[in-house]
Amino acid sequence: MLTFRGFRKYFGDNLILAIPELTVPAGIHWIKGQNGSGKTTLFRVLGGLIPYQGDILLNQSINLQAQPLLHRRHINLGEAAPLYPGFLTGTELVNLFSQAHKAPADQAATLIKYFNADYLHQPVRAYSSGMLKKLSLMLAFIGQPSLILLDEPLATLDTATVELVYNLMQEYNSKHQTSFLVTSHQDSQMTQLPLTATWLVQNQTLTQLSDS
Ligand SMILES: Nc1ncnc2c1ncn2[C@@H]1O[C@H](COP(=O)(O)OP(=O)(O)OP(=O)(O)O)[C@@H](O)[C@H]1O
Repeated sequence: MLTFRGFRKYFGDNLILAIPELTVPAGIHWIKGQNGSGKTTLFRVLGGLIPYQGDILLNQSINLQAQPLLHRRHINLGEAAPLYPGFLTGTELVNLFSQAHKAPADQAATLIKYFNADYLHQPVRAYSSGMLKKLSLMLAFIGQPSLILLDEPLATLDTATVELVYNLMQEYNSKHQTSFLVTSHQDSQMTQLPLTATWLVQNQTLTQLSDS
């Protein structure tokens, strides 16, 4: 699903990540790592937010850096600490993302109902951290992505919403073959997912810890 070749990410002169040659297969993957190890940096690279050196291919065909339009259509990122302009409403953001990702007609309404998000008419500046996280998760599921990156999706969510997120991940994975990379420090909650493999970001690289 994802192929890394000669990948390197620096901030200034500081090497944060180096993955010479690695393939991550399709499926649901847990990315572990200590604070500051480089998980968010990896997700921001894969989400197309920051530049890098080397090649990353999706499904052996889409070169993420060379084909930015295809990249954005196929990979969605749910950030750990999402920042949206405070004056926009959740509804406006959902509509914007639906257009940008060419989402099926009834998808946004279905997601809003599924997450019981009856607050989206309010501007984002009025949201609690959990409301904001729920909005960012809805946005991550919009469109028909091949890969969804969820950076700390469980932080600040109540138990019922965690259950909704897990069920939706499994539905997308089985119905649409959507793959997931998920970071989380909440070990007991993550092991409830049908994981394909667990990975560790450590010593500036990504290595596989186990498969299911
Ligand atoms: N914009 C930036 N400029 C310079 N250095 C950065 C920047 N963003 C991250 N870093 C550095 O990159 C390293 C990895 O940070 P990153 O946020 O990816 O870690 P993380 O694994 O997601 O940590 P956490 O579990 O605490 O969220 C850290 O040393 C951090 O200081």
